[in-house]
Amino acid sequence: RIAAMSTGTFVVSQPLNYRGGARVEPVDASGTEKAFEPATGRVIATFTCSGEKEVNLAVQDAKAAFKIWSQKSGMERCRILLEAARIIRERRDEIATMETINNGKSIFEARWDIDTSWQCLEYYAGLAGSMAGEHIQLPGGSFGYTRREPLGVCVGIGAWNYPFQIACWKSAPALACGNAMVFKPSPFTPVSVLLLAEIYTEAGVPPGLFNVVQGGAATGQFLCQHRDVAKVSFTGSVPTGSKIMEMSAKGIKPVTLELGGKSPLIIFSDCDMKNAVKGALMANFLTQGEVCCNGTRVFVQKEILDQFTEEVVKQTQRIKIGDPLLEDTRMGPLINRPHLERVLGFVKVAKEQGAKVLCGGDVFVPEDPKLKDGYYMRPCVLTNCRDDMTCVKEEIFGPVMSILSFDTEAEVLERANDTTFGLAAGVFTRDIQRAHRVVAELQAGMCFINNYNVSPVELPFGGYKKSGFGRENGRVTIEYYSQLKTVCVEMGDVESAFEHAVTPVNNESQLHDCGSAAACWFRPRVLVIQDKKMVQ
Ligand SMILES: NC(=O)c1ccc[n+]([C@@H]2O[C@H](COP(=O)([O-])OP(=O)(O)OC[C@H]3O[C@@H](n4cnc5c(N)ncnc54)[C@H](O)[C@@H]3O)[C@@H](O)[C@H]2O)c1
Ligand SMILES: O=CCc1c[nH]c2ccc(O)cc12
Repeated sequence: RIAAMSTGTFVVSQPLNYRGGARVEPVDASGTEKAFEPATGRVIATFTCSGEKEVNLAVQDAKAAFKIWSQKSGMERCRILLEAARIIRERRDEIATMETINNGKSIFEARWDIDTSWQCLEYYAGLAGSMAGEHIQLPGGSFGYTRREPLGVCVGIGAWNYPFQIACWKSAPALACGNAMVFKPSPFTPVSVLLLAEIYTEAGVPPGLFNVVQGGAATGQFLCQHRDVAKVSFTGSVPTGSKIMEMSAKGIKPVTLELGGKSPLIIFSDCDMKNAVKGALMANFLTQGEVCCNGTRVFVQKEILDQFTEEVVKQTQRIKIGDPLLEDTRMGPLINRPHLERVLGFVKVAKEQGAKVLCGGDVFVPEDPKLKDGYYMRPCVLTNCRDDMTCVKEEIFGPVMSILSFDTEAEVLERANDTTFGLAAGVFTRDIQRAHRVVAELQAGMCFINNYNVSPVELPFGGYKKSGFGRENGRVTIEYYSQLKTVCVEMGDVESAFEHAVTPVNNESQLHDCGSAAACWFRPRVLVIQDKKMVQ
């Protein structure tokens, strides 16, 4: 248990793969990786990336567990998922600490992530017991019914910004529907998902139902190309999403793609200014700005541009940066050095293209000497931005907000939608009609009115356009982790096309209604049937 841990002390000594209900070292390798503590730059784990044999074993174990799990009733699965949710809730601080150490986000925020994780398990536990098909009456007492069945072994591939939560948002609906899962986290954040695997086992899932393989692209490819994998759910970048879709297409596997974004946040002059400023910070600076649905293009109506900008800058400068395990820290380090440099590079290009840096955008060096090799930067607010600038067009995935001004609703809608992404969007206004009119026009899967970046598990989440398809959370996700079987039940005799002579209708008195379900479905409705039994 690591709840009382401080920054700079944690190392991983146990294996990071999980198969058959236990931590294991992989049987083969596709290279090795190091995982870091972003707060200090220390290596906390060196691990082997799984090769094809290890991936095969994980899928095999998942297949075996699927046989047991898929036979359980929804209520039986519900009880086990509820128990897992209870354990996560009980171990919230420990899991949040682990997340903070490996990802860098503040402990304050990590606790929120763990809350939406156990809530997700609770939510799908609730749905597991009520999953049902339909009953459809057919002529002559025949009928049909549908069964909602699991897909089989599902693969989850995660990004590094919400390691534990992503694993929960994928595995909870998958398991609730009766599937098994093999999960591959990002090689940058391999640690916390092992806690989830252990919790599922402790809660009572069959060994092998939830497995973890570690690795990067090569391991991910073995998973996506595996013939026994029925579905892939991916969270990550657009270029990788495109590769995942290509591999899945070859195997005719359904995919869920939760990809990147460059979302607009529209602030109208009639907004509640205090909430709009808070919303803009929520839309840009959670998890050091490393959030896919961030509203990084902040369009502000001209009349309030100066007042809004001044207040946003003031609040941004107050964000406490530093050791992410300290209670009052609100911004930790970015995920790694190359990513920090990439984000700083975006700020440099923004300046070259004419944007003005109002605050931040530079490296931050905390006073505590143990943090000197961490990957910190000051959150940045840019003005004088134009729609054609790199900082406005590309996903930065760091704490960089671009402020743009606008005059009219029609103009801002056009500019907000002028992007290949379509993950999220937000609007702040007191005019309720305008709020709904604007979100109806926004090309984004997740829209917020007078708030931003809240994620209740009851609401479906996912993108339009290049931000992906499929949804996570909400009732609808059940459809992405199950398939529909239709059963047609004949209550009469089989009416065969081959037993009787059939001739086309030439006389109204010879018309007959269908005598059986099959006759209705597979033959023209109106036939003369020359069999005594059928015409009496
Ligand atoms: N829409 C969402 O819900 C959401 C959530 C979080 C992050 N993201 C996006 O993710 C990106 C940042 O995350 P990232 O850097 O981890 O993304 P990434 O695409 O580099 O990697 C994501 C995952 O895919 C794996 N991977 C890489 N190449 C692969 C391949 N060829 N085959 C199979 N797997 C492969 C990685 O190892 C990792 O586990 C950003 O663009 C961000 O917007 C989106
Ligand atoms: O980073 C993007 C939004 C997000 C936050 N938590 C999760 C979990 C799973 C996802 O697919 C996306 C997200």
